Amino acid sequence: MKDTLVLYPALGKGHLNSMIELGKFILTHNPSLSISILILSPPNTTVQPEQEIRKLTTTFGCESLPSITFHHIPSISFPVTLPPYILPLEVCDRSNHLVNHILQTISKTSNLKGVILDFMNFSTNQITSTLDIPTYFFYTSGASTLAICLQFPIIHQNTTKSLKEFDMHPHIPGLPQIPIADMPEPVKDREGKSYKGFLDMATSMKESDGIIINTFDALEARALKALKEGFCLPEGTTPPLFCIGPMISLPSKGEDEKGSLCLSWLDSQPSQSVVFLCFGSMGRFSKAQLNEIAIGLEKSDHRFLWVVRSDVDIEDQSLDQLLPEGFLERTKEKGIVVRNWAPQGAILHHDSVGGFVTHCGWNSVLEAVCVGVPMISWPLYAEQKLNRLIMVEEMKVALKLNESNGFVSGAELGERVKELMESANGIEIRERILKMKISAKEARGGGGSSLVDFKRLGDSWREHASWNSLSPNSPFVFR
Ligand SMILES: O=c1ccn([C@@H]2O[C@H](COP(=O)(O)OP(=O)(O)O[C@H]3O[C@H](CO)[C@@H](O)[C@H](O)[C@H]3O)[C@@H](O)[C@H]2O)c(=O)[nH]1
Repeated sequence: MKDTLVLYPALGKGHLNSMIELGKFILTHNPSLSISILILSPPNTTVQPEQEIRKLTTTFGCESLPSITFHHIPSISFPVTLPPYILPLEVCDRSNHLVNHILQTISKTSNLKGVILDFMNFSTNQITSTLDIPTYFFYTSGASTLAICLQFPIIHQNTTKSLKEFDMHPHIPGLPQIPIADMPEPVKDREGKSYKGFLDMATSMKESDGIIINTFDALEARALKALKEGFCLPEGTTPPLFCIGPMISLPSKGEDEKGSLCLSWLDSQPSQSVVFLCFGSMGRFSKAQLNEIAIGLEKSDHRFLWVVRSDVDIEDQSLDQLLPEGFLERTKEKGIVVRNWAPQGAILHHDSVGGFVTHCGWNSVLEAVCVGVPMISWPLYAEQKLNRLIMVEEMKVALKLNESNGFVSGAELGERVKELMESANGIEIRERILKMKISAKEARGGGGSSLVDFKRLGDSWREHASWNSLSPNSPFVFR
């Protein structure tokens, strides 16, 4: 029977992409292994499993890797619309009985060496620990936010107040001072619906066999030193940590019509002249905000490629209806606007792109770092404000956009674009991120810090006997 690892990404591209890349990377270095990747479907959708698996196989170039198999988990129905930070947790929770069944089926034909859970899928830990399967977590964001997350149960224990009652977060070694306003909403309120879920997430990660982090030593040097040397958590409680990043998808070639349009437009622009604006898989804006972005871009007088995603209630309006009158016509020589989705990886790789306005999703940050494109940070939800803090204050590879109640004026955006593209400060940021680009390459190369951690990770799961042989009397074992 073949040794097998099961990888279980959370719902959403920001979680799926890096986990599949991790699977491919593991297989490249351990060709005798089998990798099974469990794929959640968005709720209330009808997905054809074979079609979905075929699409994933080609998108991620897995045709030549028969040892990677995808297991489709059927979509479940929800009567309600849940906030974006609760939805993935709920979908995972409700799919756990199916995952239990899949794990047992896999174990009938292979030696199950371990399971790697996305941190958002922490509730599956109940199953893997009942079954006594070695369980690792994949933290798809950075080490700095992980340090904050792992501290969460300690802070909870040390006070009866909610974080929202404080101005600043208790200091964490290796991290800058964190204003409570920058903390993710679910952890601020003890009475909040998802507060307990996030506590459980932090506790599960802390007690796991290890946490794999999509970062690399040079990128978050100070935070990682503090975390790895045990200064962030009480003595002896830091779990094994493996920084194996940057784990990002290789740029797709933009083979669809929209992608080709973006890339051929970029081909005709001067080197490093274009500002790219893209806000992850969920970043949406009101019509008023879209108007201000358009005003800001026009004011900046720089070239731009803008991926527009509007609030759900105005999705049916055309770009002409959504943007200021005459904007598309006036800017057609300078800019291009596409709706909803563009091949970000390929765009960032293009030599014409000189700046990136981003929502600070961690994959976007890593993708920009890997190509050395400086950023303007516009966090929208989840841990993105924390990422901004780290990018602006620690790494110093991004400018901060000033906002008022989450709203950014056109004047502010225009000014920041000019600052990034024209000022001495912009040049310094570019130089810093270009150095980081080199460090990213070195981290994954021979002797690099990420490769060293990756080998340690392999040693760690090889130390575990297979789950089947560990639990001969388990009621869950099928032989
Ligand atoms: O038009 C688009 C938009 C996005 N992407 C890709 O989609 C991924 C988006 O990932 P990310 O930048 O991390 O954003 P989110 O999708 O918002 O990611 C979620 O997951 C991340 C990792 O945990 C968190 O850092 C974020 O806060 C959380 O929202 C990236 O690979 C992008 O290249 C595209 O290719 N085209």
